[in-house]
Amino acid sequence: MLGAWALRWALPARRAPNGARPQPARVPLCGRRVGSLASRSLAAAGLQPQLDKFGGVIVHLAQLHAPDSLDQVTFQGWLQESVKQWRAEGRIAVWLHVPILQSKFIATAALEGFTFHHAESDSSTLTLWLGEGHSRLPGYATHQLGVAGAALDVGTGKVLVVQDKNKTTNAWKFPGGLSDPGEDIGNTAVREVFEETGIKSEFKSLLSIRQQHRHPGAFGISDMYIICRLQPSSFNISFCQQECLRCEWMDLEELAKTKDTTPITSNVAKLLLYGYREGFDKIDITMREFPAVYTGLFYKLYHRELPDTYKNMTEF
Ligand SMILES: [Mg+2]
Repeated sequence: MLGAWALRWALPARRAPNGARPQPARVPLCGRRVGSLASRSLAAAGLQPQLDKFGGVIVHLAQLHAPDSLDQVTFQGWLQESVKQWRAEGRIAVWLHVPILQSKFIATAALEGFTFHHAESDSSTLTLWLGEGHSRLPGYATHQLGVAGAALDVGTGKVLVVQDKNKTTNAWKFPGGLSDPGEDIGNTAVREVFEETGIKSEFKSLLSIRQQHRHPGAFGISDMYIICRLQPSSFNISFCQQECLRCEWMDLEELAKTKDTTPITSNVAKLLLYGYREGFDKIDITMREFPAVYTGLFYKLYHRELPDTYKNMTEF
């Protein structure tokens, strides 16, 4: 139940100096009448700010039962009063999640000092640093990830290459593209090669990583471009007419020597040729899967091959 001038918030109190479990705080919201009314109406409308483990406050406007009936003046009163209170409590930051249809509140929050942290297709996240000095909040994504597949037919020594329809110079390159969210590197390579050329393949290893800052194709952030070695399992090309101008099985030595290619493709072709001739163990960065600590998830670890005597040297 809401008291006349006090609200029960979902915010737990900070852990006491003696280490006692934090209790949900009863936070008196005294002050100007308009602010208190605003706070009461926002809590009654479903808003339940939470604390994160760093002492930041998380607000999800999606919790509002009827966001259209909330006006910007009421929201501004609530935000001003709440920020004042969170500062007094020593909270370090506020994370404000705004569904796209409630974007009218973004301008209101900006007037109180909030800035964009990131946006997804249907929501944006704003932050306000309340701690001392410069913000220590982590930024959002710094890179996009592109993955290409060098599919080498070891029986013939030919490798699958394309010329990109949308690029100005028609240089040979390995088929590839941007990784989907949550997609493994090897799966991106296999998927992109299939989508662009119709060739089925299996992931074998990583060959190289290129990091490029201020990449024009990455909206000005950095671009990480990984080339994988793939083992093809089909050979009849049926290439994507939207993306590719040409697609061929090209002799690997010819690709390593030609000028009609990009510097990355040329260098990786030489590396692949070296592995083809001398053994792929000389060039492969292979993958192992491990359970992640705490989370119940798994991760992939990519590194050069390690002899079993080294792999198994941990004493249990
Ligand atoms: Mg592509």
